[in-house]
Amino acid sequence: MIRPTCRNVRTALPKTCPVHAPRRGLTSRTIITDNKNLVPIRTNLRGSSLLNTPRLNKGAGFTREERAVFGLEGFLPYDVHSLEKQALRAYNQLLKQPTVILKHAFLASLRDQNQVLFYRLLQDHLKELLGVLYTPGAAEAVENYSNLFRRPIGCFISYPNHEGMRAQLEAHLQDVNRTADVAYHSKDSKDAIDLVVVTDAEAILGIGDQGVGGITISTSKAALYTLGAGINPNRILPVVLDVGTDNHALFADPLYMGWKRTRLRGKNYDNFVDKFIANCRDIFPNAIIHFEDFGMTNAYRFMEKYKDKIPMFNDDIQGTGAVTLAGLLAALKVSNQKLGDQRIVIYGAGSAGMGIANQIRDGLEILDGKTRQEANKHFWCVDRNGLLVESMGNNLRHSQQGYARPDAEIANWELENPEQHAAYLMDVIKNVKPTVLIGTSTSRRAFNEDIVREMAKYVERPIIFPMSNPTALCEVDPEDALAWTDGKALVATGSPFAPVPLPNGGTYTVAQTNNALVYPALSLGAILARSKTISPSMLMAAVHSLAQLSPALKDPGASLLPDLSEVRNVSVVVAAAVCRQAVADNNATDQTTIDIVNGNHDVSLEEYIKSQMWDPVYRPLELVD
Ligand SMILES: NC(=O)c1ccc[n+]([C@@H]2O[C@H](COP(=O)([O-])OP(=O)(O)OC[C@H]3O[C@@H](n4cnc5c(N)ncnc54)[C@H](O)[C@@H]3O)[C@@H](O)[C@H]2O)c1
Ligand SMILES: O=C(O)C[C@H](O)C(=O)O
Ligand SMILES: [Mg+2]
Repeated sequence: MIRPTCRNVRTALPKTCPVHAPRRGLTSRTIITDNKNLVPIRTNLRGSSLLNTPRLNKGAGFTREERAVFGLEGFLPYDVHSLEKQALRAYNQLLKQPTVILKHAFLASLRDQNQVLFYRLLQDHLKELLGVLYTPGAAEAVENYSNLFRRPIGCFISYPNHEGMRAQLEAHLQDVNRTADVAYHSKDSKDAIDLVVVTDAEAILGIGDQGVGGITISTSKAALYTLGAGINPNRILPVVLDVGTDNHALFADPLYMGWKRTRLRGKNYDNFVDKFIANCRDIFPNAIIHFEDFGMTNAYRFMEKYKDKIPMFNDDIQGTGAVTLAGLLAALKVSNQKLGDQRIVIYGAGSAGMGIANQIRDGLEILDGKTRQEANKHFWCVDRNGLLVESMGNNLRHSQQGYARPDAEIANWELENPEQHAAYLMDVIKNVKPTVLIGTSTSRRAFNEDIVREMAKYVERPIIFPMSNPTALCEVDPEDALAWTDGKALVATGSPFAPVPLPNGGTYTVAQTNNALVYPALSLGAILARSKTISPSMLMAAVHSLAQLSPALKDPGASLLPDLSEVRNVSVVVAAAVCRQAVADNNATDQTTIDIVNGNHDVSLEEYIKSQMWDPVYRPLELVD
């Protein structure tokens, strides 16, 4: 509905009503409610240039009038087809692709031809196609990047070209501005990018260093932003920082397309990443920077360096922590337990594992009033060399240090292999009797029958979250975990799994505890608030709002978290919670959002959020000179 009485509400096309100038230091968004898809996109492209511009191309969907205005008649077969018909044709073509990797390649090429059709197809078949576009399909696509390459998507910042970095980023800005979309852009050409998704590809999913192929993780996450939170795909910049690779298979591949040098480390690496951040802040001053799949040490270092200064977050650390705590809170509701009573084992003390520990620890402090020291005592973190203990000293990474257990604790344990002088997973399970077991180890089937049965001996409803991606690296198949616990385990996984028939009848729907349930809304909320940082309280607001959407709260047999295919609806609620928190903390700088949150508008926050979400529909085009 259009609300002409509001100060910032725009009711007509931009020519007749320009965007209001923001107050000093504040941004101010335009609100276009249900007519937003009728606002034309202006372009000077015609003929084949228009057909070859994926963000404008409609293919057979160009109307007769558009074909006349844009000189398209001779370039297209006669009949005009609706978007629905085009999506049906595309779906039929996709079904003919025999493997996941070929389906992924088909989607990539569709994205390269017709952006609206790509998103429409995915939206129509989200449940079925998420596993192709995202995990697990993205893993294969990353690994095969150089062999399957057709056309580049995204931004490639390669170390040997570092002197030209600024010009390369500016070229992307110009590219976006060339087809400025007045429904979403303010007049400031620097306001064209909302979000930068960047990886250096050192730790892609659980498959390690993937060099330049890591661009596909940035582009897949970017697509999920659009599908999951309606962030305009043309306002997202997916980036790979190509700093070389230590992956020997890539070196040996003559078709490898990245920089064939061992990975850059030390000062030069740090300067390169810092220079990238500085350039992004300057060229895209409003953009949130999403860090993805950096190696653990770099991931933590850069998060610590920037998180209190700029709007950035690390998805593997913070996004994963948030979705896991939401899933855990839902599981505890089902089992009627308190967070403060849990004994939590984290298996795989890397980026994700320690990010999860940090978020749960914040939960223990905030929800249970524990001190940091008390909260830390709830965790037992096991990595390759066994349980983290204090005597590991300098061998512990900075992020692991607070969680190391005193050596005296295990002095009296009867170890399975005493000659190894360390406690491994089975030792920890036997002695700690954990209530929660989380897997972020990339160690396939590490939660074997002995481990799961041992855990279930001491706990009525063991909470088991094997989070490693892709599917093949999952620590335990939900079917097995449920069979070994007589259907009592509360299980959630990082990659999608089919529902599991239970021994006593019925089925168990396995929640996907994937950060994709959180990061799209987290960024959407932060973008709309134009928040100065992404604060711990904004993350906690996301956790609470997601946990409250758990289907298991109404039906204890249902999934612990909403289905990922529901992410768009979930995102409205979670983004609203994030916006409210940003405003409450004085962290928001967007006047429109501040006004709406403070009730000084007659548009509700949720309605406003929906109005800002990009839809995969054909918008009118307007020819300009
Ligand atoms: N579900 C999600 O949303 C989500 C989010 C982020 C990461 N992940 C998954 O978590 C896994 C880890 O990712 P990461 O970014 O933390 O990687 P990482 O490399 O930072 O951490 C992995 C950790 O596991 C340890 N490890 C490896 N083998 C082990 C073994 N046999 N026993 C114990 N520890 C072992 C490593 O030493 C390392 O500390 C990946 O599979 C990734 O896909 C899932
Ligand atoms: O990419 C995903 O599926 C989730 C996560 O960021 C991961 O690295 O596994
Ligand atoms: Mg990741």
